[in-house]
Amino acid sequence: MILQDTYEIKKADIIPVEVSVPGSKSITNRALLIAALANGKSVLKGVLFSDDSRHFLQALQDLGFVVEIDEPHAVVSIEGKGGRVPKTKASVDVGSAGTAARFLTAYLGLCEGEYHMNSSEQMKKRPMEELLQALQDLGAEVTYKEASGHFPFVIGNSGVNRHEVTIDVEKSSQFLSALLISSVLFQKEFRIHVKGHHGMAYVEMTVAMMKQFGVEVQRPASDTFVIAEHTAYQAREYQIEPDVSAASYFYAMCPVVGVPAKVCHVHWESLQGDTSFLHVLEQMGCRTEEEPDGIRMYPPTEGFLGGVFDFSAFSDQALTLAAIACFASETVEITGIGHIRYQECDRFAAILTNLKAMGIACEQLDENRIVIHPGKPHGCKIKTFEDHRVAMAFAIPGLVTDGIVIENPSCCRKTFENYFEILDTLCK
Ligand SMILES: O=C(O)C1=C[C@@H](OP(=O)(O)O)[C@@H](O)[C@H](O)C1
Ligand SMILES: C=C(OP(=O)(O)O)C(=O)O
Repeated sequence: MILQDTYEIKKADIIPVEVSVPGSKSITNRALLIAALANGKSVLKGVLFSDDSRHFLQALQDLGFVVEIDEPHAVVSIEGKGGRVPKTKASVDVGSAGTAARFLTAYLGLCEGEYHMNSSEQMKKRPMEELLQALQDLGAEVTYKEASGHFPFVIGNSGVNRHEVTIDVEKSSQFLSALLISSVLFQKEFRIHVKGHHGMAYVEMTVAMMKQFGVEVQRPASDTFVIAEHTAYQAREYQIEPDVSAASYFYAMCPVVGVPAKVCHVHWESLQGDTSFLHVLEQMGCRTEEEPDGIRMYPPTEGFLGGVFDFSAFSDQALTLAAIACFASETVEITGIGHIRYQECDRFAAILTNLKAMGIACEQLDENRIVIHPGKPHGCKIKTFEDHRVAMAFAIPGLVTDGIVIENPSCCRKTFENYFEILDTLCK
């Protein structure tokens, strides 16, 4: 991992990009919890090792689960306990991982015991209240140690008293995914009502993975999720897909540098909604070909086009498109991204700050929309606000622009520890 305080991006070598990326963060952290909730031993392959998944793994061990880790082969085996937490009193540190924060809180908030939930300073600022309220409605007791509605807190449940709950997903779909994953803990049929608007791609991933481990979710209405009584996850061997969010940075290089880009083992048939970002690049003029071992993207032949793009279902890539949008020949409008203010940083503000620092004209149109005008960026220091995606996305214009310097590049350890080392191999 690049550990220096700042990192100046080198110009790209004009050669085709072909890289491999680590396993999906979202699939890894779902699979870890589902395996712990299953009965018996699951073997997970293609596991991501990064800050987010390391915190998840450590948390499971701190809760008393037996976990065997083979990092060189990206394999993790877990002895699932059928929903039981081995320890009834434990401390857990979720770091900055939204998935660990939400998924483990829902699990422990439905279990009898006393669980001390800690996090990074960054995670203390992120939304938790909607999930904690739903868990309290289901009988959880929560004691806040600092600010109400935020990490750190103590949680446990001395008796789930209801089998129906409403969850507000406006700020994060992870609240709903968290309740769904742990819904197997209910002895009776469990019904979740959803309020608020949010892209549902990650919820679809949750439902699909629950099915892969043997649990069906019924959806009698678009805002209702039902899990039948006496459902249980089956332990299994499970292959995790490469991280399409991580792959997107390399595909974004294709129209900017003007070279083909392939990320190994990324396919259209995927659990990850971020594949939609590749379709956005296609709409902007790129062309893709699916090969047996991954998707290859070719740069536009008739100009890199602008347009209006709804990113509500794959909003982690809003930063990626924002960082490369100035290279398009027309304006680019990104919509459906109001909730990205509540992520690792206020991503809306991070986009505007860094584009302006590069000399690119951009405006916030309303609380959900941003517009970026064509322009030639100049060198500047990119403020990363301890957000891995700001660092990774804003490195891309540096491949064709002198003097783009990324502040605190090691923040990419959250999901992609060796991003800058891989980027280096593509530079002169
Ligand atoms: O469920 C998940 O794995 C994720 C859901 C999304 O968060 P929100 O639901 O908070 O938008 C996404 O931004 C995050 O990187 C991963
Ligand atoms: C928002 C993100 O992460 P999380 O919510 O899982 O911390 C992300 O990886 O872009």
